[in-house]
Amino acid sequence: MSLDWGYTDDNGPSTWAEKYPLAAGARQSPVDIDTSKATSDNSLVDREIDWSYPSNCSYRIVNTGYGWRVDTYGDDTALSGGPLSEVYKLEQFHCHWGATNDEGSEHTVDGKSYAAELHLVHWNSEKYSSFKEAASQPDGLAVLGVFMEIGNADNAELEKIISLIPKIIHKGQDSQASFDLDFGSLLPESKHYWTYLGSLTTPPCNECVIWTVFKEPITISERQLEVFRSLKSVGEEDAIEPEEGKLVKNYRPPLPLGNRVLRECGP
Ligand SMILES: NS(=O)(=O)c1c(F)c(F)c(-n2cc(CC3CCCCC3)nn2)c(F)c1F
Ligand SMILES: [Zn+2]
Repeated sequence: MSLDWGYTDDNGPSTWAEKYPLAAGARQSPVDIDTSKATSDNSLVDREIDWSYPSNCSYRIVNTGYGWRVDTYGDDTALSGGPLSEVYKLEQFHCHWGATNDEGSEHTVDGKSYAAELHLVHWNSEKYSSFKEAASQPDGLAVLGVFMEIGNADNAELEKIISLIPKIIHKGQDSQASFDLDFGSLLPESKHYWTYLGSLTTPPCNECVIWTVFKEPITISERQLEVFRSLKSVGEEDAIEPEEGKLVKNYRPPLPLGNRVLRECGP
């Protein structure tokens, strides 16, 4: 069964608009962050971005066919401040990566790619009654983007996720994810970031995301990134060769910022 969208030459980002017209919109993500275009905004400094995640809020990890995704109980989570006017709750987090370490992030900075990018996806539970409803609204979702660069040591918190990947190698497989996760270790020490209005970076590409991309990367080891690339985009029942169907890349290249404002908080 062929996927109706993906990251290969015949179903990749350049084809998405055929089946998902929003992908051709003017408020798409990711973008290249041209640091010379970023404007400082005191209102961002006055209302520091703030988050709270109980370490036990994760409950499941699933192979979506496009990567791994950890689903979370949002009730006791909160993201507020910075560019956000309401409190947003954590719905899920996932990652994007490439076939080699010189690509993989979705956002780029002055044309530079990182090896991977972590996304923490939140929805506006003050204004909307569900994630799905929020995903149809211009201020419905808030995604934190965290760049990941190759480091010598394993990332201990990521290792809790990576240790479950062998259980979800094939599309549709899932596993209980009842680990205690210190989200503070998955976010950079510095709260400096860029922010702009954008979209989901995968179909249906809804233009519903207030993006916050941290300036400081976290680190992941080469071995850990290789485990990500061992995931498969096809189900166990799909008869393919062992090396076929590996999810070696799942990032969308940048789209034009156009006339959108890019703001920054912190140097
Ligand atoms: N890369 S990203 O921009 O951070 C990112 C996200 F923020 C997402 F929310 C999703 N997402 C997609 C759906 C299906 C929904 C089904 C109902 C309509 C909205 C989409 N669930 N979560 C997603 F896949 C993704 F890649
Ligand atoms: Zn993402």
